Amino acid sequence: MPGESAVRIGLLLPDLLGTYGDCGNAEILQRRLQWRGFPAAVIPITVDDEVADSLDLYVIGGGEDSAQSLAADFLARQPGFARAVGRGAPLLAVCAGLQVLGREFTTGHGRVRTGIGVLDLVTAPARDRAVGEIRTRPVPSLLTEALTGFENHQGHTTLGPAAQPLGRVEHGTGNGDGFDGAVQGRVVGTYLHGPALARNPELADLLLSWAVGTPLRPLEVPGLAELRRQRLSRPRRRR
Ligand SMILES: NC(=O)CC[C@H](N)C(=O)O
Repeated sequence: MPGESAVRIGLLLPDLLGTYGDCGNAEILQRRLQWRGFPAAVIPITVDDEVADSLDLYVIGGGEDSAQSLAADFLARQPGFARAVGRGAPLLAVCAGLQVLGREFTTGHGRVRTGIGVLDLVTAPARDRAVGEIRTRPVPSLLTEALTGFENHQGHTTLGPAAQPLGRVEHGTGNGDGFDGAVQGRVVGTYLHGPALARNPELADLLLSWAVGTPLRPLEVPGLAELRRQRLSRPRRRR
């Protein structure tokens, strides 16, 4: 049953990382809780703020290389963020967010940066930019339904043994090796913009069930089945 106090969703760095609607992931999480009767609040955490370790889940989005480097600097000096991830708070990271949370990333200008290291992965620029619709089949036992999104990135990502991919790519590029994203504990990374949680409600509810500690009742959202049917049936790509 919904508790008294609001579920608090930390929206990390909306001022730096939030391309292609990624900030909408926080709103989707909030709405899916509220529609089920849970009070829920989105807490934006800008570059001028400190990351509180006490929030129930966190999301971070994608962005350009310069914003990504600033985000890496910011998160590296946030003990609250490290504590939150260390205690197993759910965290969704999209594209640049995924890259920053890895062990290392190389910018498009060839600058090698140390990442936050909560995902066992490294990222380096590929020759061609991946732009367009992406569709994947979930790999871990956590999800069953196909995942859909929009990708726009130069980086290709290689996972280490501690991380498993989120999906196997059916259309698009993802990590660049036939898979997309990474799952390590309750940290989920993906190249899917969209926002990803609007297009993939099963992933939204997985994160929410981790946050509230109980499975959530199914939800009918008008138009969502049609949105998924359209997005999954005809992914279009620019080459
Ligand atoms: N859309 C993004 O977040 C881009 C991430 C990164 N700057 C890259 O191009 O790989």
